[in-house]
Amino acid sequence: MSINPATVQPVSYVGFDTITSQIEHRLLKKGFAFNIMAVGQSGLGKSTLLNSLFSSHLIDSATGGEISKLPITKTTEITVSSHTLQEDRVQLKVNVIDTPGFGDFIDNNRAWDPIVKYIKEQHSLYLRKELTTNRERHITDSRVHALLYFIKPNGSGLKDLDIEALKKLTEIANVIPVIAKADTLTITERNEFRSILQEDFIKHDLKMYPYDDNDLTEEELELNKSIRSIIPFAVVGSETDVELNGETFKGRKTRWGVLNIEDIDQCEFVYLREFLIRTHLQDLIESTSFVHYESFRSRQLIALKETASNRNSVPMTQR
Ligand SMILES: Nc1nc2c(ncn2[C@@H]2O[C@H](COP(=O)(O)OP(=O)(O)OP(=O)(O)O)[C@@H](O)[C@H]2O)c(=O)[nH]1
Repeated sequence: MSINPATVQPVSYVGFDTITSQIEHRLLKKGFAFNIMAVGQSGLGKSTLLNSLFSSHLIDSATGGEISKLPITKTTEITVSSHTLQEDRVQLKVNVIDTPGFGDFIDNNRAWDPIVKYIKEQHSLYLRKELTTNRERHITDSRVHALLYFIKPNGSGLKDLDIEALKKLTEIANVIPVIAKADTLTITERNEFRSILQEDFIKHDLKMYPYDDNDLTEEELELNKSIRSIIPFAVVGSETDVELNGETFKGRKTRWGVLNIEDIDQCEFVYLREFLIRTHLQDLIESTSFVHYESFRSRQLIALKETASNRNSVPMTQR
């Protein structure tokens, strides 16, 4: 008599329903790491925003409980600083990668090269570790999971330098564009500028994160759609405490009064943080492999097509 494995029921309790708690235990022990990079012209507030994004949640893992501050310096080289966030039993190590500003040089041609090189190197390093025969049990992941691209709030659209840089960066990373220093624009100006930028992304075929996959549920697709409608996020960064009506918050004094960066009616800072950490953190990490694979695959396809067309252009007699 043949046995159909699909219908076999365990005769007594085996305990595989504990697998989820086993996985949870292992993940909690290992901890989570998230690597975020900021790219854009010098002085657009990259360091300030990265500091503001996590500052209220950072703990210094060595001393436990102290706020860890990142030094604000003019970015001249790629710098990585690590910080630990703790919520409940979960520890998240956030590695913040600050990059040289664009547009500071007389010749900005290929200003993105060191950044592209860095992203590719981290990816190769990870792959090499994963493929090695003496594979470590836990591989340190230094790949860039999210790349925040800062756009100057000029109201007129992407500059040539942005277009060229974004073409390269969207091929190899999960790029999330932001309108920098949004407090310099009115709410109407921000929305108009966002529409111009969204048209530019389509016109230049720039694929921003989040991407829609076949395996996403209706709900996830809806969420991505609503996020895409507010991308690029209009953000304001600040590390300065401002006091207003007895309340203290991270804010900025603007032409229109005092702005609280955490107030969703005043800027989209909170939306960006929620999106990065609360709804898309795991997807960003998983998509990092995918985006590289896609880029590799499209390069392979181009190479194959070129080889095929070269072959076709050789006269039959010479083949
Ligand atoms: N109005 C306004 N000013 C900002 C904002 N964010 C930062 N700044 C100010 O802009 C200046 C430059 O900020 P940084 O964070 O050093 O800019 P950066 O892009 O990291 O600059 P580099 O390190 O040179 O690439 C500082 O004086 C900040 O206080 C913002 O959202 N709005």
